[in-house]
Amino acid sequence: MNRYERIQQIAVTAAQMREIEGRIFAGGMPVAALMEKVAGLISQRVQSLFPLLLNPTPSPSPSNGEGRRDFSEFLVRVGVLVGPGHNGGDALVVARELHFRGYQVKIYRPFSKLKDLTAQHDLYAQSLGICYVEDIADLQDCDLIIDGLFGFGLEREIKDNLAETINGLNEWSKLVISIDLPSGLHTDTGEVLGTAIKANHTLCLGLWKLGLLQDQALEYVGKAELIDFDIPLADVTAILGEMPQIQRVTKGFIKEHLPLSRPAVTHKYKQGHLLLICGSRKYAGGAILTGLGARGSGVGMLSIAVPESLKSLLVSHLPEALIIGCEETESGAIASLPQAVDLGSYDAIACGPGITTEATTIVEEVLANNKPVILDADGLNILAQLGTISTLQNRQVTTVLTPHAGEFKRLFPDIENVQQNRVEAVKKAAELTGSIVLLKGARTAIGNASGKVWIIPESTPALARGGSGDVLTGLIGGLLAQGVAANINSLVERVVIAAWWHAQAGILAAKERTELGVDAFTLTQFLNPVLSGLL
Ligand SMILES: NC(=O)C1=CN([C@@H]2O[C@H](COP(=O)(O)OP(=O)(O)OC[C@H]3O[C@@H](n4cnc5c(N)ncnc54)[C@H](OP(=O)(O)O)[C@@H]3O)[C@@H](O)[C@H]2O)[C@@H](O)CC1
Ligand SMILES: Nc1ncnc2c1ncn2[C@@H]1O[C@H](COP(=O)(O)OP(=O)(O)O)[C@@H](O)[C@H]1O
Ligand SMILES: [K+]
Repeated sequence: MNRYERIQQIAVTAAQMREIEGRIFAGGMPVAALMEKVAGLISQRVQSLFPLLLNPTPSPSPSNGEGRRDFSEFLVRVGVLVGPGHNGGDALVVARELHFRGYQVKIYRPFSKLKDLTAQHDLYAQSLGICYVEDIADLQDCDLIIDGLFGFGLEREIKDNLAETINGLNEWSKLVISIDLPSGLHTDTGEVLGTAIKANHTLCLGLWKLGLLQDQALEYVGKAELIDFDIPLADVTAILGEMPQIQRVTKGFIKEHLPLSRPAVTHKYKQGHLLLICGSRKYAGGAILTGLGARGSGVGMLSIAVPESLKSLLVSHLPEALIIGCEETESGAIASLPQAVDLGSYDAIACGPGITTEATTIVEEVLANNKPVILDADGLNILAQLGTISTLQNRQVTTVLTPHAGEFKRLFPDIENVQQNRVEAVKKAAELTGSIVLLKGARTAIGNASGKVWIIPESTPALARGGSGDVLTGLIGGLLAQGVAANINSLVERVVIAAWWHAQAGILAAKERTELGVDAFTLTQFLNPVLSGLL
């Protein structure tokens, strides 16, 4: 795996970042040299995002003799917010470089006490005659704001005047680039500490900060990218280990696993047999969508157990599947599985979408069986009623739970503040149950029993739409069944792939059909194009 891939798969806490930097400095890299290097890269990126010469026929006047070019006709006015720590130091170096390149720079530094290195850069910026403003309102005519107030050193709430300043600035709706992370966000959880800058772009430095991958941060982060400043991988490994506990899922990771290669000589039952148990008279569509998600996975054989009255509907939508009609309750939920159904004969079973909470005995039966199981939707609500931890503790085979935050709270009432730290919540839930837990959201997180967490770093709000979760359940089921049939030991990667694939299908569909054009059925039609795009 090349450096780019390795680096993109890592996400760190503030404490880990500090330890890694500590090793770099202990190795001999001067702090000031590193700041110069990092800020130089930020400044270059800002210049490429917002080039000075947007005018097609520029006629710059000659250099003003101080090494600073004078393009007064085509100025980009940049306001730079400078904090007391090294984030502020970075910002000052960026301010200086942009000043030399001909940008019209104004600095707002609402602190008198600065860290030494930051103070030195501050002195130099003053000596160059860069404009300092006392009042944030003086930045209102800027085209662009660079936020260097706080980085991973922020630990306390932002209050009083500074909070008011940030709130006011957020209302201007200016273009904002945040250095490392939007000032005000907690580096690990993405929680807003008092208040935070709303950025359009975040240039994250060196390694992805975990907080940028948490749902609650997204409103503030804008478009995020990593500025790689050559942190030696040996230093990263020394702190995080060869197999970091938290992994940001990249295309490279997926490419290692997809497409699932098939042997030349095989047959349908060797390519995974998935049983879906889903649907009710009330929720018939969920069964179809789950089936279509499973179809997208390429699973060898698909059986779908639905209430008898839904049988012909399912056949018409999924002619390739074996539809099993089940005896139903008065209200049209599955009452029992036909005796002929041997749960032990399937490679995996996915149960839940649309079954209603009447189907308790079905869930009990499925969990009592010795096959990998995915529970979703009402399958999860029934599990919560049965007692999540006590029910799952004795299961010897893989169980995958796919809750959204609401279902998660019902399943794990003792895990507090789920949305405040989704990564920690999913880790705890997986450890407590010995299951694979996939917490749905804008940044879906997947945890396993050994404390590892995978985060899907890209998705689209186009997926926030009824039925898209059903598609995911089918897709996970199909990949799991194929994994079991292929005797693969670790199934969590299959769940991770399904979540990535599902998100990418949403992104691709939204690109072609807009964010409003991605209904769950349309989503299923973009599963295969994602796969072919990978090849
Ligand atoms: N080391 C390097 O060379 C490299 C560092 N890099 C850069 O350094 C950044 C980390 O720098 P950092 O550790 O100095 O912390 P930073 O986020 O700037 O702020 C801490 C300061 O804020 C203060 N403070 C905290 N809370 C506050 C509040 N509520 N209200 C007011 N003040 C508050 C706190 O004061 P104190 O708590 O000590 O009183 C402290 O002085 C990192 O994000 C990256 O940009 C990269 O370029 C790579 C190379
Ligand atoms: N804002 C969002 N950004 C990205 N993905 C989202 C967002 N909101 C929801 N999703 C995804 O959409 C799916 C919704 O699933 P779920 O809540 O189970 O819906 P349903 O039960 O209606 O199918 C999940 O995969 C979730 O991760
Ligand atoms: K910042």
